[in-house]
Amino acid sequence: MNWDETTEDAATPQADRLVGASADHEDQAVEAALRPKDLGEFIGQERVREQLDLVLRAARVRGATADHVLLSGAPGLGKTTLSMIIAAEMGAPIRITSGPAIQHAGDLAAILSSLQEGEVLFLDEIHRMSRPAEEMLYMAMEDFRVDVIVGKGPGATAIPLELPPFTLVGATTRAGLLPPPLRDRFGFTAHMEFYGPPELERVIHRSASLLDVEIDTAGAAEIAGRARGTPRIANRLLRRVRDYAQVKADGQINRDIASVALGVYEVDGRGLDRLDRAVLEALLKLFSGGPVGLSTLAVAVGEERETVEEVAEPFLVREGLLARTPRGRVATPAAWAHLGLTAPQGRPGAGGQPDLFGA
Ligand SMILES: Nc1ncnc2c1ncn2[C@@H]1O[C@H](COP(=O)(O)OP(=O)(O)OP(=O)(O)O)[C@@H](O)[C@H]1O
Repeated sequence: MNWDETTEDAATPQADRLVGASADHEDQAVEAALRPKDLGEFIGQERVREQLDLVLRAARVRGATADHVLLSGAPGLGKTTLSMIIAAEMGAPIRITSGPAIQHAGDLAAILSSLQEGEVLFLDEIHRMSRPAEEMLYMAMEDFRVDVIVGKGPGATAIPLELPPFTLVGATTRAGLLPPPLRDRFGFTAHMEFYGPPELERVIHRSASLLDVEIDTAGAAEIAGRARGTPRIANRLLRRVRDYAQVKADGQINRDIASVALGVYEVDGRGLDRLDRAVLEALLKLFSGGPVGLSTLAVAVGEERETVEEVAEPFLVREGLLARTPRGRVATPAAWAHLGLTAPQGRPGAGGQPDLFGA
């Protein structure tokens, strides 16, 4: 396997959060050992797995290179893992790079021209590639050919370069940002969903056995419930709970150990961390559940607007704890219940009272 560049963005505000979905340095070091190696080992995402299995089998039967594959979904759901599985199932080598690493068409030409026949090219964050590189990719995907431009201005000439057949696996967290001509050139598109608790429990049991950690069913369920639907977070929480179990107990993980350990790390029963709870608490206690503007809410929790909007809110919205309305942020009845607070009369969540705020 060849790494052209790290695929993770360590500079995101999420990077140092225990429940952040982007990979931190420790994740990068440990993930290689935890990655499922074939489709049979890959947990969950049944529909994607079944469809991909057909695509790959058919290509093998034809003795051909597999169609280009687009994987979309949030960070940490297994896109890199699946790309490696595609290469393994096809018995092909894999090259890994990312959109931000390809700023010039020449960068892409250099990678494409060095691919071997049948190789899998994994392009993470494909939506962040530069325009000229993107246009070069169209031709490469369709005709296995690129035009390399030599010289500048009126004297520039295009030298056609034949490429060996290869499989592009593009990954994106923002499928909607891909221009249709690029999207259309993928033979198979898979959308990866967040994982349910039973699947995350299986991920945790599998990782625990690879890490040689003893964990019982209730302990795995406790961690799964706080892992925000994301295997990467489940694996990270497992490692923190293992640390706690080794230092404070006999190394074995059960429900109590998992619950106390994650309490120490301030990850609550639903997977909210300190920032998430600070936003919710401000919304409920200072603004009676809203509506309140994003800037005001950000000042109240002492954070940047962007941090509240991009780091805390997506999960709170997904969990049905906060709603973004045209009049501002509004807490849902579930938010009051989660923090154990009672909504003032007449607010959503005040039990049997009318919803006067249209949230
Ligand atoms: N279905 C799964 N079964 C078991 N483990 C999984 C599964 N999906 C992901 N994982 C584990 O979660 C971790 C993160 O997965 P991966 O790096 O593939 O995510 P990603 O979607 O590529 O993330 P990013 O978008 O940040 O690159 C890996 O350690 C991997 O082992």
